[in-house]
Amino acid sequence: MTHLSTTGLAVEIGGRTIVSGVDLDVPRGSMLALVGRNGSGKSTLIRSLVGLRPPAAGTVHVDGVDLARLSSRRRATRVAYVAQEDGPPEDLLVGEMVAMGRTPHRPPWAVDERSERELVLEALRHVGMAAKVDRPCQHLSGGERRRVMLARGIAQGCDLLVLDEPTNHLDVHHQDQLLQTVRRLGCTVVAAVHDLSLAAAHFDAVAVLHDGALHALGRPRDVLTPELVRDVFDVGARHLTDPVTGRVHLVLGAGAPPVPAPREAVL
Ligand SMILES: Nc1ncnc2c1ncn2[C@@H]1O[C@H](COP(=O)(O)OP(=O)(O)OP(=O)(O)O)[C@@H](O)[C@H]1O
Repeated sequence: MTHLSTTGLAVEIGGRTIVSGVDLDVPRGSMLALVGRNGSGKSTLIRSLVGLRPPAAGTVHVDGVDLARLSSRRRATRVAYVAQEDGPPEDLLVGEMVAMGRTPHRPPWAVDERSERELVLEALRHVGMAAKVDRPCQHLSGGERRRVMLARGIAQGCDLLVLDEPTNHLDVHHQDQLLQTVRRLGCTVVAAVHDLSLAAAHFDAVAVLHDGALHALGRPRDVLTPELVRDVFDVGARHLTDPVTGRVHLVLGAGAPPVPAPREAVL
């Protein structure tokens, strides 16, 4: 399994600093959720974590190796990345799409082998899509496309998975299933997610990006406080204790407790 860390990571686009001063430490086999408002820099940070945007300052280390020193082929054997709006080209079959994840492992001009097809099928089984291996991608729904793209990332066979909004387009069942699947893989995971409840339920740690800076980092229950949610997301929130399980839940959109109505004057 892979250990990911960044030190003083900054990313610029067109001379504008988008992300700065990000120190992350993601232990082997743990799952980190990256949350923040639209435009806070999550995708930019993620692209830098996978080596697609070179840092303007700072470093990204994967198992102690500076990512910037690896060739793109070597990087692709260490980090699998599933982008936010990555969709399979319509004229490919599902299996062909997922097989593209195997490219870094194949010698040039290698012909497809039986074991490669088995790896593709296994990746598709993880996301419940093996039955559609020979279907054209254009016949898939939006949620099925997301699952096939995750299967491609799984087929890449890396111990580090970096996912940009993996639960987009998925219904609640498949959101839950997908994150459970990712957990079962046992990989080190960094994923941008918008749903704070999913972040709290499925991830070991949460990093909150705000205006391109790391605003908070820690266990979900320590980080996702009503105060932070109000400050960062400008949404009212409250903690409520589940009367059955005793677990504390964050309720969003719930402002401060209503002020009691003034009692009627008793004449
Ligand atoms: N290629 C680009 N060229 C110019 N500006 C960019 C580019 N990519 C991102 N930005 C800017 O960087 C900032 C951060 O964008 P980014 O996509 O990283 O945010 P995000 O947190 O992932 O947002 P969202 O939740 O909406 O996906 C935004 O102001 C965006 O306009």
